[in-house]
Amino acid sequence: MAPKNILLFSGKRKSGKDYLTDHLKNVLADKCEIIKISQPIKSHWAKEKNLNLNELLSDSTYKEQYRLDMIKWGEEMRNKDYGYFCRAACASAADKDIWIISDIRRKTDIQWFKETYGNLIRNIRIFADEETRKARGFNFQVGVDDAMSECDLDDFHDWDLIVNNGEGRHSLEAQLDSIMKLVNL
Ligand SMILES: Nc1ncnc2c1ncn2[C@@H]1O[C@H](COP(=O)(O)OP(=O)(O)OP(=O)(O)O)[C@@H](O)[C@H]1O
Repeated sequence: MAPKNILLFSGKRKSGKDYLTDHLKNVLADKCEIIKISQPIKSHWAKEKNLNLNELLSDSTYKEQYRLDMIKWGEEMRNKDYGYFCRAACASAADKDIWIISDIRRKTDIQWFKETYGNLIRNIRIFADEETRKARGFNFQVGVDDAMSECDLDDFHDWDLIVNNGEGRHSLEAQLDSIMKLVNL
């Protein structure tokens, strides 16, 4: 069964996507499920290479070792079918009222959700200034931070909500309240 709302979260590295979506999960508890569309790429790759999925998902040397190959394979699959990973992630998602997609990166990700779920979706951009992101460990990496996966949504403007999670941000409670206003429970 389709959920009541699907919250699509995007934001630059260290803007706080995991931080805010994890706290949102505490609020919504068993009404929600966090879904990562990068997960099907990783499980496929782990199976293919006979690797331990948990290690591949964590910041271990595996991730670095296979990052480029994984990115290349992901691009090939997406070029053939832009909804491939979105569809795979949703197919294995639990039957919950709210789905929280925490790693939206491309216009075509948003396009697929829009085409598939129409007005159930809410588009949320997490924003943090570069100083704050740097203080959280962000370091510009050529080939990563100038790549399509980081930049494709820079010129997207059709957000239902932009949450400031940098300098001058509101309290966590206020940030979560603004997100909860978008939810129909
Ligand atoms: N509002 C906040 N207050 C305190 N710490 C924060 C806040 N937002 C994020 N952080 C911290 O900053 C770090 C980076 O945040 P997080 O991992 O959520 O970013 P991200 O956008 O998911 O990054 P990436 O894309 O690199 O995975 C984490 O250690 C997180 O706990």
